[in-house]
Amino acid sequence: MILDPSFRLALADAELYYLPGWVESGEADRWLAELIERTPWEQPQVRLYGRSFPVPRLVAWYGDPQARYRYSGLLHEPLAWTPMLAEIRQRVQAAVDRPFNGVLLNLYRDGQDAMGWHSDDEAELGRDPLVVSLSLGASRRFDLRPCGSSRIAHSQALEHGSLLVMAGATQHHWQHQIARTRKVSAPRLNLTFRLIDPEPGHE
Ligand SMILES: O=C(O)CCC(=O)C(=O)O
Ligand SMILES: [Fe+2]
Repeated sequence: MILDPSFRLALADAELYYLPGWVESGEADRWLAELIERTPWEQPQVRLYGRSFPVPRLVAWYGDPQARYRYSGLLHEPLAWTPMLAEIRQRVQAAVDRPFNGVLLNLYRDGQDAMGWHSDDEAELGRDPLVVSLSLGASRRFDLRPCGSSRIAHSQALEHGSLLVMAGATQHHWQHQIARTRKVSAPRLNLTFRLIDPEPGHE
């Protein structure tokens, strides 16, 4: 990883970097406003305990044509890169010197929107996935706990214009969540850049 080790979070068996102010705030404001306005947001249903629930946030998946991605139990066909998302992808790729073929957008409309505990460990992401997450808008708390534990071991506020990089064995040993909170009423947009192998297991 080409990132400066001073950005690394000190967690065992994890390779995580937090870069506050990665994009200048005026530009981050423009990205936030345009992406909220122009994205064809969806709210997929997930099945839990035999019942169907809408996910508590809005989502969109963009990528190269072959980058189909299964999340929340559904296979998603990618939307075509917009000029703005293509530019953001270039900048994110340059920051970590690695390619990505898709980006998942999550819009947390306010503090009642959230994402439950999970690891980014889908087969399509490969063995030690590199996931780069750009946060825009309201700051939200990103919690981490070791797999198999119910205790939060670390929390990081993800601020407007920041980048969080998850690399190496992180997804094998840790889960993360964005918890509901009454303290936040403004929207937050998160973009996670990923490299999808559409046929995992076919080397
Ligand atoms: O919103 C975030 O910061 C986390 C998003 C996330 O964990 C995911 O998309 O897998
Ligand atoms: Fe995740």
